Amino acid sequence: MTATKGLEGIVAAASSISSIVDGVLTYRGYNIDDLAQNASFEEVAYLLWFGKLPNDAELKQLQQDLSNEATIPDEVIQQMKSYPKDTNTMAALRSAVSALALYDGEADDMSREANERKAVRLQAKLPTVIAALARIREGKEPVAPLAGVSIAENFLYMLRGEKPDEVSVKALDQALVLHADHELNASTFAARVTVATLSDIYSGVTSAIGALKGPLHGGANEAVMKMLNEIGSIENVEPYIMNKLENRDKIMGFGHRVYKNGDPRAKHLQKMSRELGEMKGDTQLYDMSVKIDDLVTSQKGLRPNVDFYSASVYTQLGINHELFTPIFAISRVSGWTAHILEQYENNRIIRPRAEYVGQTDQKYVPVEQRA
Ligand SMILES: CC(=O)SCCNC(=O)CCNC(=O)[C@H](O)C(C)(C)COP(=O)(O)OP(=O)(O)OC[C@H]1O[C@@H](n2cnc3c(N)ncnc32)[C@H](O)[C@@H]1OP(=O)(O)O
Ligand SMILES: O=C([O-])CC(=O)C(=O)O
Repeated sequence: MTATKGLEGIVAAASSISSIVDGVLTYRGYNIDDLAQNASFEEVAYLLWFGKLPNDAELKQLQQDLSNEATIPDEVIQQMKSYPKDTNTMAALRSAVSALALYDGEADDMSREANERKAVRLQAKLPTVIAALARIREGKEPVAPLAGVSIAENFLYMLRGEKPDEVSVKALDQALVLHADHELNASTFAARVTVATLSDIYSGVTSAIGALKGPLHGGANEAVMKMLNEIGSIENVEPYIMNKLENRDKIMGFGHRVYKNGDPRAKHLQKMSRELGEMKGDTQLYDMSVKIDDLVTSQKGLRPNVDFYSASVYTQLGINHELFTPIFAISRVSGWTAHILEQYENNRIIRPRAEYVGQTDQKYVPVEQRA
């Protein structure tokens, strides 16, 4: 038995949710470029869960269900108020989502119907939890969700406490579409491993949030913003990046296990970043990002992934960097729960083997005789 480091190239599940073939990403057979241009995030979530785009009545029903489920129990709000104010937002989200399970009477109902309802419930509640965490951190009261508006609009409304402009809503909605699913990425794999023991959907999503938090995965978008802040100006880009490359440091937001010729989502986020900058009359963040992109691509042959331009997009939407990875989770919970439903449908416990590389033939020595 020989281990494959990082499971590179190992096919660990059969799935009909999303595919990456020759650098082309599809959700249920629809090219991501098509969906990013035309679909709302709610349509995409329905597509991931139920395998088809919703008709008008199905979409309206989903929007209604999401609105009905968007409030969170007061007990969870009280708990969130007791978290340390300087805690990592993904750590707080992980705790709050775990707490939501305690107040869901269906948490351990393993029927398909109950799990579909819980997928919608988790999707509806995550934006409310994250907006509440952000406001509590700022010493403000959480804002209750609005009925009858999209997830993107509701999230920005709950965050800012006022109706957001259409441009911001459209940009966030498109970013949510682009992040919704991505085959067997680390957090989705974590979710599938967890529920393959026949544990519940909340346990699966909590595991996934833990995996997404890391800077090699979803946490990279936050790390990109820290890097942009450290660089500070267009003049500093070249010395900063060249120094990092010489020291063989990682440049966050670049490289990908599966895409070697570029992430198909990055171009949409790059365009969004440019357009938001032009609209605000300040393209400094975009210009710095493009310069980093040109340097890393030419010097190292690494291309930007989904996390790179999303950092400047979210900042230009007035969102603080500590919410970037939680926003990724608002979108990806649709994919996680679709994969969880799929795992339950055709389940077998996920239990690979390890190649043992430790010592052998050890003999027990009593503690008083050990050096
Ligand atoms: C939503 C997402 O999760 S997208 C990914 C978000 N993560 C990041 O942006 C973090 C930065 N990127 C990385 O750490 C990696 O590229 C990962 C984690 C995304 C992929 O990791 P792997 O598949 O193991 O990387 P891979 O084997 O292709 O790396 C090949 C070489 O490129 C180097 N490399 C990969 N990414 C980077 C980077 N961002 N900066 C500098 N060097 C890099 C590796 O160190 C390795 O060098 P070596 O052969 O000298 O050891
Ligand atoms: O697929 C991966 O390894 C990481 C990624 O891009 C994602 O989860 O969107």
